[in-house]
Amino acid sequence: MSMDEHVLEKLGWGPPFQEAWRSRASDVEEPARIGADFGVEYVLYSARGDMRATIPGRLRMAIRKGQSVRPVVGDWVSFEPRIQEGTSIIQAVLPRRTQLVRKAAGRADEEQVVAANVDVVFLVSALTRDLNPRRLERYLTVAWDSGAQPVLVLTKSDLCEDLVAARERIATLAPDVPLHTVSSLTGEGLDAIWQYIGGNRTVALIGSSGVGKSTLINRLVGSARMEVGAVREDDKGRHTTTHRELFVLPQGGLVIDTPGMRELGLMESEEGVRTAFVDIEELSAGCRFSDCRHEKEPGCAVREALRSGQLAPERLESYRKLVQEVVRPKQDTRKTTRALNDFQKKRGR
Ligand SMILES: Nc1nc2c(ncn2[C@@H]2O[C@H](COP(=O)(O)OP(=O)(O)OP(=O)(O)O)[C@@H](O)[C@H]2O)c(=O)[nH]1
Ligand SMILES: [Zn+2]
Repeated sequence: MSMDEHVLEKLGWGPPFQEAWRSRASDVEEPARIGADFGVEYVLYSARGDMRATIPGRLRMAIRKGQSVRPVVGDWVSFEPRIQEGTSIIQAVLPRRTQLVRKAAGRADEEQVVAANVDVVFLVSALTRDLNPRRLERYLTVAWDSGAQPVLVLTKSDLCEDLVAARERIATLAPDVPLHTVSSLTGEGLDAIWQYIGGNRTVALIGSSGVGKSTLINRLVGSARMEVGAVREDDKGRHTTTHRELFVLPQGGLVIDTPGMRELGLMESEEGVRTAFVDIEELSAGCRFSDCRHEKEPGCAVREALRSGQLAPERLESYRKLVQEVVRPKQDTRKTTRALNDFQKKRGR
């Protein structure tokens, strides 16, 4: 293995990206990972070190036409180094393995990718009175949609009086998802978190403001984070400030912390809801009607489970809320489109 490949591997480089990059068969392009995204300018991590880069007009056009995705933090790209100019050119975004998506504020129809090629997502919630199972269920659907492995991380365990009860309450939401309680204050439970970090994997944290994401990242990333805003000399001898959103840990592994992640709202798809509520989906299979809404239909297996105590009423309640938000509006849009088409057809006649 060459020196360059070793550097790239530490950034999460692997066979799927390697193949995509090789198929470009370019003599001048090199692979790099997006370390920070400033909209017009990017910071790339490459075998040459950190590079500043922009998107050329051709790629910009392709993005506008939907022929290419816009590069985001975590993406692997093929770039053309421009050492003299000081700003390199991103020529292509390599196919993503995973992506974390959120709904743009106020625009129900617009999706925004906040990070790419994430292997593990920590769904962070604090063990305080704010602990909100409904919100966690929403984050779970975001995670399931992303393709990354979700891990529930409950922070501030030092503030929780009944850890066992809290754990149990959350564990029922997603029995198959690993669950960890930690305290960044006392360090309790942090050992278990380390198993997800390292091995050139990329970890991202999502969770509401104030749950302790930054504090946890600081505990994990430690010295690597100190580089944020660090002054360093570039290859022209100038002092530049580097900004990072993707952190390469000294002991191996990568952590993504982007501003977008903080606002990562609710981007659920029907698919995500179904995966997050697999228990209800499974029960539904026993309903008499395949399109049962589990309301007043006879032979409803879901309401039967409710009666027998097998299913918690809150669980069904939040399922209904999410289905209303995610599935129903889509049907409404279809209806509206159909009505509009009919209207136009009539006018055309
Ligand atoms: N007691 C206790 N307090 C904590 C713990 N972790 C974080 N805090 C405190 O919780 C507050 C919020 O922590 P942050 O790390 O800034 O939360 P955040 O999730 O990054 O918030 P945003 O940056 O707004 O997204 C701070 O005052 C921390 O000191 C913990 O494990 N125990
Ligand atoms: Zn039913």
